[in-house]
Amino acid sequence: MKGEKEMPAKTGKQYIERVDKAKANVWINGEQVTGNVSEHPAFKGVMKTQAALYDMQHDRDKKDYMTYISPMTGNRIGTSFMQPKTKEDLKMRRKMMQEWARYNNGMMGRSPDYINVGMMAYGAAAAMFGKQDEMYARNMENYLEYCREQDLSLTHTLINPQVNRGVNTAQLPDPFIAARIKEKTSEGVIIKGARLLATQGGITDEIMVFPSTLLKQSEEENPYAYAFSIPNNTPGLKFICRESFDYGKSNFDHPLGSRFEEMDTIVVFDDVVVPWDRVFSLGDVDTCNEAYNASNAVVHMTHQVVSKNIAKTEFILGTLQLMAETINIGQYQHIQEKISEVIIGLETMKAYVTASEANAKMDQWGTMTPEFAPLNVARHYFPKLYPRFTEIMQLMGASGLMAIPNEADFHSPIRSDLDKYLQAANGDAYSRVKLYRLAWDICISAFGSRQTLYERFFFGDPVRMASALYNGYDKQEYVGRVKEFLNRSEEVVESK
Ligand SMILES: Cc1cc2nc3c(=O)[nH]c(=O)nc-3n(C[C@H](O)[C@H](O)[C@H](O)COP(=O)(O)OP(=O)(O)OC[C@H]3O[C@@H](n4cnc5c(N)ncnc54)[C@H](O)[C@@H]3O)c2cc1C
Repeated sequence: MKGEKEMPAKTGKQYIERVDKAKANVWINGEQVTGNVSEHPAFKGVMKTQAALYDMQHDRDKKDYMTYISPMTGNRIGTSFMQPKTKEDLKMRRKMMQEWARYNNGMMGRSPDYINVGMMAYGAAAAMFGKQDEMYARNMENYLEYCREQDLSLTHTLINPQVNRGVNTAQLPDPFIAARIKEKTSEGVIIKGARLLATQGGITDEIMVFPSTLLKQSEEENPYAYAFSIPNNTPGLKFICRESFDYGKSNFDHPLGSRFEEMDTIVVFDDVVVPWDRVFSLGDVDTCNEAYNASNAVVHMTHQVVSKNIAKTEFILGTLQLMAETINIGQYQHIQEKISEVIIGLETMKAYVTASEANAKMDQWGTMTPEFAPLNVARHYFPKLYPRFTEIMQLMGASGLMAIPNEADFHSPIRSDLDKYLQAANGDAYSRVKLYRLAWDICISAFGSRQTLYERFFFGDPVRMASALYNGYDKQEYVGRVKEFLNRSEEVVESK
């Protein structure tokens, strides 16, 4: 890593060339991807979009906030790696994140900024990784520099295979189902087993493998307790893709899937050697359990998520309003009420982000950190809002969501039928179908359904997250007030 040629923020072309050159071991539809991954029908669309995001870093009108000056080299590098020092820095970072989010309409949950801001926080808090061995803290610090200065793109995987959630990972039929430490050698740590679910697996440079759920200490050390990052083309590492929801159709036919299908992958570690300089924690249950919260990575990642979800909600609102105008249903009260639910959601999300930035404080690692409480509430609230948004779209779209011939139909002899029967109060048949195909891709297609599932689960199991919120929230002040009130009423009774 050290000694790598320094470079400014990368371009889209560099993103694609790097991923293609790496030739990671990616499997889809029973076949290994052997050619350039960026030319494979399953990944072509999303990689083109991701390249466009990177190109924005070089847009003359945007580069002042899309990039900042590297503290190491003086190069202009990606703002999502910036360690915020002031509230203004936080606002600038949000502006950058929302520029990307508006381009993909919030449909790419794993645009690179999501992990970048987390990596920034881990790097800033590197010292906490050095409790067992100073080397781990150094590794973390060096790795952040490497990611930042090389503008690395990262996927990540946190979850163990869903085999039997009623027992501990170590009690599964085979100890190597969930990826675990197999051996330590002079070269590094050997990892064997699998992890879920790396979104964008195979179309990034590297993979971050961190703990997520709470680990228990066992005997001397827990073989499932580790944190490391490695290149996607590390020998023995394999990405197994689900079926792609980009069907290779046109942007008209599949407006979202053809552009933003990020892909989710199962990650297999077949005796993967993780070099020592890439290990950030090993067998250290305490550090693994506290890394996400104590580094404040969770706060910065939530700042990205809520900023992204504002852009997503704006897009949903715009789509619903256009649907209402197109077939002239905006005058009905229940339509107004439904759209107002989305407006309330949007303004609520904006308020959460504003509050988090206004109340930001310097943390112990020297990072200006948004207030977590409003962001934390936002990350619990949006998984409830988003499925409702898609339900509203279905309720407003009705048969229009199925009367959606494709582009080929519009270029066929039946065009005159389509023009006549699919015209709208405000718009011709072609533009009306284009809009309703978009609505279908938001609220019905496989791509759209996955978006809903994503919003429900990507931050973790909502049930256990709610328990954590409940258990961590100081409620006693309010209990005390109620008790005080109850006592007050007793005094009134006594005085009668
Ligand atoms: C579209 C999508 C993309 C994702 N991308 C990524 C990614 O890029 N990287 C990554 O690491 N992860 C990713 N995830 C995984 C995500 O973090 C998990 O889905 C989430 O943490 C829940 O874990 P699980 O899926 O294993 O569900 P499980 O833990 O298996 O839960 C299944 C069901 O059982 C219940 N349950 C299980 N155990 C308990 C318990 N102890 N107490 C109460 N209820 C329980 C849950 O409430 C749930 O209803 C992604 C998920 C989705 C859906």
